[in-house]
Amino acid sequence: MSVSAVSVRQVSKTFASARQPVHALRDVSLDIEAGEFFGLLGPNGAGKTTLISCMAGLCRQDAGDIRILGHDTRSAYRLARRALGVVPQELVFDPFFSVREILRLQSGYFGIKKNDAWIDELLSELDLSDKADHSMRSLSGGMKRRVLVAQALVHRPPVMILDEPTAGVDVGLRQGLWQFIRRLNRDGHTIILTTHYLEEAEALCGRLALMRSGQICALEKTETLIRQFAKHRLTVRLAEGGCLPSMLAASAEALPELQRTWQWTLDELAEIESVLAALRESGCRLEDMSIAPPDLETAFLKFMDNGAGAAA
Ligand SMILES: Nc1ncnc2c1ncn2[C@@H]1O[C@H](COP(=O)(O)OP(=O)(O)OP(=O)(O)O)[C@@H](O)[C@H]1O
Repeated sequence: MSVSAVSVRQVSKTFASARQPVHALRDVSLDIEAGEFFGLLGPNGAGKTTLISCMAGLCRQDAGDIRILGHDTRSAYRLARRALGVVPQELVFDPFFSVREILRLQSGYFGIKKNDAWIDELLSELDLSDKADHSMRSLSGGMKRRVLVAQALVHRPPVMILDEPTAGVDVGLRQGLWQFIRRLNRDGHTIILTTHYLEEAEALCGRLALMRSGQICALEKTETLIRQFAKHRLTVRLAEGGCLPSMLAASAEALPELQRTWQWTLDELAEIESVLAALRESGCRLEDMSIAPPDLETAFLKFMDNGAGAAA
């Protein structure tokens, strides 16, 4: 039987706090297979970073076990840590080192001495070659984030964890970063991603875990989750002076931020015809119309709203 890239078994973590204890993880179990592009999603405070920190050995769980490629994160910490590259959410650096010095130091941390060829390749892939000798404090936030990615990869780990890697990165760089991460995944790396950009998760992740209140409340293939909780939506904007016929009012939702605009959630695509026919018969003229396919953002909001699989 093949070994999971990450295996989490009945992991719990509670933080002490002045008011009452915070149950950040409650009996979480999860297997991520080698080669997966896996997404960990959930609202603020759901427990994603705590779970990732426990995987990386940065935070000690109170109960349960975590294995990275079969290595226990407590009894075989070094082997488990070596198998992992972690891109943390927060930008923490020594501002006085140059980019290259930071990457050499990180290589040294893993006992790797002559690593410059790989460091140069990483710098080039992450479009940082011309910044190699610049001090960290002179870099923009987006550049610093790319250095974090390089830092996570200096020891060529087979499993990579990215905790909101694109926060504060501009669109062009974000695309470049994803191209690179996708290639790593195609080359066999396991990628675990947390992000609040759901369109990124939809485009990249084959499977998703949705977390809430310290528990996993859904664990599905991305397409299954979308199919289960989201539908096609028809949006129409009526021409000036237009008013929605009463026969359509019950099925339509007004979009308050847009004038004269209504939306229908469709069980069947064929329902479009009846909506348009009703509008035509009432003499309504359309100014605009669009059909949006089911997407992860809608599915996620529906799932969280529904209390489906309520974790609490
Ligand atoms: N060191 C800590 N001390 C006390 N409470 C903590 C600590 N770290 C996290 N928590 C609490 O644990 C819960 C889970 O936090 P965590 O950072 O794991 O959530 P998250 O899903 O990563 O959120 P976000 O999307 O905002 O990053 C939150 O209630 C948080 O306040």
